[in-house]
Amino acid sequence: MSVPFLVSAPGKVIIFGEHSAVYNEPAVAASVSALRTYLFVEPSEDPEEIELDFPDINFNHKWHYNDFASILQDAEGLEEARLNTRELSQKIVSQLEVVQGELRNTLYYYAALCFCYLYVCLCPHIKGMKFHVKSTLPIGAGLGSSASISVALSLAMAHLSGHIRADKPELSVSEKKFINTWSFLGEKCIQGTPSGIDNAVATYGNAVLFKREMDGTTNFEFVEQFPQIPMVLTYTKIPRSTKTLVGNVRELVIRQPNVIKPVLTAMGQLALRGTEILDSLDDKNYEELLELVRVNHGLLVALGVSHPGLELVRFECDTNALGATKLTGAGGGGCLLTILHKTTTQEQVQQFKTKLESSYGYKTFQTDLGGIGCGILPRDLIADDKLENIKSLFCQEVSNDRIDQLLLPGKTDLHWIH
Ligand SMILES: Nc1ncnc2c1ncn2[C@@H]1O[C@H](COP(=O)(O)OP(=O)(O)O)[C@@H](O)[C@H]1O
Ligand SMILES: C[C@@](O)(CCOP(=O)(O)O)CC(=O)O
Ligand SMILES: [Mg+2]
Repeated sequence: MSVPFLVSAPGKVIIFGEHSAVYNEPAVAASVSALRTYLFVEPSEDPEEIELDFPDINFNHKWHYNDFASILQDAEGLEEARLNTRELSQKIVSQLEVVQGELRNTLYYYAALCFCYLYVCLCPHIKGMKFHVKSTLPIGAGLGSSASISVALSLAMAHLSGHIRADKPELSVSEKKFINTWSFLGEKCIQGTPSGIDNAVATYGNAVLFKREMDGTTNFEFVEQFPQIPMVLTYTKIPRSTKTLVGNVRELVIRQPNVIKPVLTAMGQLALRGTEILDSLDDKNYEELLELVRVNHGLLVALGVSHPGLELVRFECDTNALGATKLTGAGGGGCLLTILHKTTTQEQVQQFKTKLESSYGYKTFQTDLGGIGCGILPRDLIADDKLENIKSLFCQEVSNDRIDQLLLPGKTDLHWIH
C-alpha cells in the first residue's frame, strides 16, 4: 500500500421502512451515487501523529501515536473486539473515552469515536497519516452521511492495514463484506443502534431490500429491476440527529408497546409490498406506489419523527396534487422525497421546486437512484499530474461542483475500483 490514496462512498435514500428497520422489519433503500463522501489519506507532517481533518463539521484533531499506547498494548482486548463484530467492544469504547477526554460533550465526539474505534481495530500500526474527509452530501439530513463516512473510513483503514490491496479491477465479495461489517460498527459509534441498511447501501450501492434478524445478523437482496422514478428530493436544512430520533422512538415503543409495535409491523409490510411494486413497476401499479409512500409518511408521523417544516413540503405537494411525499431517513428535519404522478408536468415540478426554494429556503435535488457503492483509487491509479489537483480539493474550500468535476465516479476518467 502506498499513499496518498482516495476512497469514496455514496449516500442513500430510504424508500420505505426507516425506523421500523431498526426493529427487524424489512426496508428498502437505494444509493444516491452522485452524492458521496470522499476521503483522501496522505502522510502527516509529524510521523508520530494521526490527524483527522473533517471540515464539513469544522473539526480537525491530532493525536500522538502514544495516546493510543495502552489500547494497542491490550492485544487480547483488541482481538476480542475484532472477533465480535456485531457489537462494539465496551472495553475499547471506555478506553477511547480516556483518549478522547477533551472532546467529551462536543458535537464531534461521535465522529471522532467512529474514527478512533475503526483505527485501533483495523490499522493500529499505522502512524504519520492524515485523513481528510469531504462530502457532497448534506450532513445530518437523512441521506446517510454517517454510514457513508463509516464506509469510507473502513475501506481506507482496511487498505492501510493491507487487508484490501486494491490491485484488481474490482473489490471482491469478501472485501465488500469486510467493509460492510466494520462500517456497521462505525455507524454504531455515531448513531447507537443502527439497523445496518445505510452502511449496506453505501458499501454495495444499487437498491436493496434489507432485513435485520433477531440475532443481529443482516440479510439483504438487491432489487434487480429498480426503476428510475420521477421524484424530487427536498432538503429542509432543519438540523437533527439520527441518534436522538432513534432514541425517542425507542422510548415510545417502551411506553406504548401495544400501540406502536403494530405500526412498525405495518411499515415492514408496506416495505415488502413496495418492493414488489418497484420490481415490476408499470402504469397499473404506479399509483399504488404513491399510496404506500403516503401511508408510510403517516406512520412515521405516528412515531413522532416528522416536523412542521417537513409537513410544509407535504402541504405544497398535496395542495397541487403533484404526487406523494414522505420524509426519508430519521426525520425530525432533513430530507423528504416526493414521488410524482405520471401526469405531473415539468412546469408543475419547476413551480413546486421554486416555491420550496424561494418561500422556505429549502434545497431541491432531482437525482437518479441506484448506482455504484464504495470505491478506492489507490496511489498507482492516480496519475502524477492529477494528484496535485486532487490534493488541492482537500486543502481549501471548494464547491461540490468542483469535487464532482474532478472525482465523481463514472463522470471523470479516474479508474475507481469498486
Ligand atoms: N463529512 C463528514 N465529516 C465528519 N463527520 C461526518 C460527516 N458525515 C457524517 N458525519 C458524522 O455523522 C453525523 C450525522 O449522522 P446522522 O445524524 O446519522 O445523519 P445522516 O446520516 O442522515 O447524515 C455527524 O454529526 C457526524 O458525526
Ligand atoms: C432511522 C433509520 O432507519 C435510518 C437513519 O438514516 P439517517 O441517519 O437519517 O440517514 C435508522 C437505521 O435504520 O439505522
Ligand atoms: Mg445516519
